[in-house]
Amino acid sequence: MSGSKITIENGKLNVPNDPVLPFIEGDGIGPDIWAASERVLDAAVEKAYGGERKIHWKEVLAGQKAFDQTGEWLPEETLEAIKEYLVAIKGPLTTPVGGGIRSLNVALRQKLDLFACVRPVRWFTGVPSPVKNPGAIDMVIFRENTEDIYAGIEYLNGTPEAEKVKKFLMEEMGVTQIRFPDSVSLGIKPVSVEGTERLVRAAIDYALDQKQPSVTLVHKGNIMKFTEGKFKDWGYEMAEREYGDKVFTWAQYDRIVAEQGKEAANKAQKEALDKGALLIKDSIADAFLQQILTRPAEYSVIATLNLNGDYVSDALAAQVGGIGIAPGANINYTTGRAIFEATHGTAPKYAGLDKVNPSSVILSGEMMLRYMGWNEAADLVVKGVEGAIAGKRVTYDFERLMEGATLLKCSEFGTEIIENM
Ligand SMILES: NC(=O)C1=CN([C@@H]2O[C@H](COP(=O)(O)OP(=O)(O)OC[C@H]3O[C@@H](n4cnc5c(N)ncnc54)[C@H](OP(=O)(O)O)[C@@H]3O)[C@@H](O)[C@H]2O)C=CC1
Ligand SMILES: O=C(O)CCC(=O)C(=O)O
Ligand SMILES: [Mg+2]
Repeated sequence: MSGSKITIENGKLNVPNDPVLPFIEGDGIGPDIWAASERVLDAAVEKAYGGERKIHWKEVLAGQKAFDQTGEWLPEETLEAIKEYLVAIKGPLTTPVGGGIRSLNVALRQKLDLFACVRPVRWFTGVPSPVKNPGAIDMVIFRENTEDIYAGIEYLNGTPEAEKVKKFLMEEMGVTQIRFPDSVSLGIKPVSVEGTERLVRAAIDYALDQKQPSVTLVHKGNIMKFTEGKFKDWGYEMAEREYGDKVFTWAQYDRIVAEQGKEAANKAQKEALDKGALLIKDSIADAFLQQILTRPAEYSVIATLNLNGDYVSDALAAQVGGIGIAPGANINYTTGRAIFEATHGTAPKYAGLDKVNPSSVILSGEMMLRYMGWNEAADLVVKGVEGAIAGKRVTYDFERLMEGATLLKCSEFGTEIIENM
């Protein structure tokens, strides 16, 4: 196969003009969306670089297609290809509820240690939204991607494993709070110092680089003190230790209040922010979910744990027009490995109908192009999406809420984006 490998040296990606990029088509709506996305991304690169640069797509298998062809849901070959070529993009993969295989999406993130799930949320002019002022929403979610209850350490009630864990907890650890011990299933929530620090560090680095005003640590630390509560504490401690005057944290604020009172704390915070410090604050997850509706302008970069990040991603996506336009990336900033993917899933009821909005994967591709340093092509993707929306020629999800819009199929919307580049 022709094309060259993206490599990484001293933390910097070397991207050739003919990079090989593995892609996973995905289950459900994946094939429809991928077909449109590949066309759009190729067109943007062609238009930006006039043939000097070209992506060499390499299909790798996962999900139903992989199982049908190889008998495996996530073949080793797929993982090896992503390790070798560093940067990949994928459609969604189905995960059955309650039983069956564990999430292949989560497995890819864990096996490749893609610790940051980065999901930008912004409004495109003209997109129908359920909120009054969607333009006030401009956030980037950094979701921890390898720990928390997504680690998949859980034991089904009635199994010998669940009995053993329960016995350990009740007899050796003195646990008395299990309400119905005869029928209980159990899950474990690992959250570590290293896992927290590398995620919060990535969020702070991004915020400083992009000159954002704040990073908010979103947690449920009042209830889960040693996991979510420590995520907050470890995040603040790392920020102060590693970033010094470049940040001002609410932990610092609280210490000044305790020692010198509120007025002194307000003054210190104002002075630090006036000098350009990044504010590191925190919010309890339930309150945060109402504040992103009522006061979204107060939040910019969000750092949070895996489950909170999953919920927050879909909630914020809905506020700017839905999950059809919510992109994302799974990144390890040390190894350089990254898989770009939409926030949404496989929407099985729409599979094969050439109907859904391909923007989430297309905009994930836009993030990928920027990650590669191909900003001119990335800008064209954004221009194409903006133009298609401004022309009100859109897929069903926007059309049903937009007055005077023309309904396009998924593939037609891809073409519309290309025509607007
Ligand atoms: N990273 C991944 O691969 C992910 C995989 N999944 C998996 O996907 C499967 C289905 O999950 P489900 O909970 O139904 O969530 P989905 O995100 O797949 O779909 C929920 C709803 O979101 C809307 N939607 C989703 N994608 C689009 C799109 N491209 N354009 C327009 N609207 C869209 C549709 O709304 P409406 O009905 O209003 O038209 C759809 O019914 C599950 O197995 C789940 O585990 C879920 C999330 C991420
Ligand atoms: O892996 C899955 O099936 C769901 C994942 C998910 O919802 C997400 O990453 O946002
Ligand atoms: Mg999700």
